[in-house]
Amino acid sequence: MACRAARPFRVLVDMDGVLADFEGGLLRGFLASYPGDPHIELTERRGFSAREQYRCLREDLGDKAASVYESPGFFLGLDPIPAAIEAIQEMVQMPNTDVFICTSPLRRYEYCIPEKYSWIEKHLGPGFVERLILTRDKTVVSADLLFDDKDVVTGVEPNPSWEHILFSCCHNRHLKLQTPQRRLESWTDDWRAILESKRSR
Ligand SMILES: O=c1ccn([C@@H]2O[C@H](COP(=O)(O)O)[C@@H](O)[C@H]2O)c(=O)[nH]1
Ligand SMILES: [Mg+2]
Repeated sequence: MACRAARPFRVLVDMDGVLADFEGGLLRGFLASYPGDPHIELTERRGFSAREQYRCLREDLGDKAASVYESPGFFLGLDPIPAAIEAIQEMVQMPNTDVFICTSPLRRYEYCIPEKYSWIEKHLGPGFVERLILTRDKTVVSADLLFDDKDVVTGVEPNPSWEHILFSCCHNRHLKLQTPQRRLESWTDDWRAILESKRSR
């Protein structure tokens, strides 16, 4: 029987909250667009959905928050998360390692999708655009690791092939993880050790 060569180690890296500072951009945009309204400081963010937390603060604020991230220029204007660009540039150079950026577009995708492509080209270069996977369901994408700030990543596949490493972000910092779930505090934390420990399993 023919043996299949082992494929390279495969890493998925989420975009919003992991490479691009969605939460910082949202707060900045909200303050600029709705200066007279109450807002949520990043230290007070809880739960993945900013829209939902704003809605709980006051009914009309959920749609106002959404109007910020649905506006043209929002996604392209996001700042990179500190040290993210350097980390992913280094990761992609690692031998026997395939790196993809795996991100979920908004349902209102008109500006979000082209701006996600443009953001990658702007910050990582045109070659990186080849590495972009856009999906509303990350569970069907096969890989060894997924770095993602969403605390629960679900979809149609009940047993995704990847291990989810929770990337720390203002909305998930307070969560206590269940063993054996792992967390990466920031891109200055030891992400290389996570790759190596998984690679050698
Ligand atoms: O309140 C929110 C916060 C984020 N979103 C959108 O969800 C996705 C998140 O993508 P990931 O790939 O999981 O990072 C992104 O399109 C955000 O804009 C949202 O809709 N509401
Ligand atoms: Mg994210």
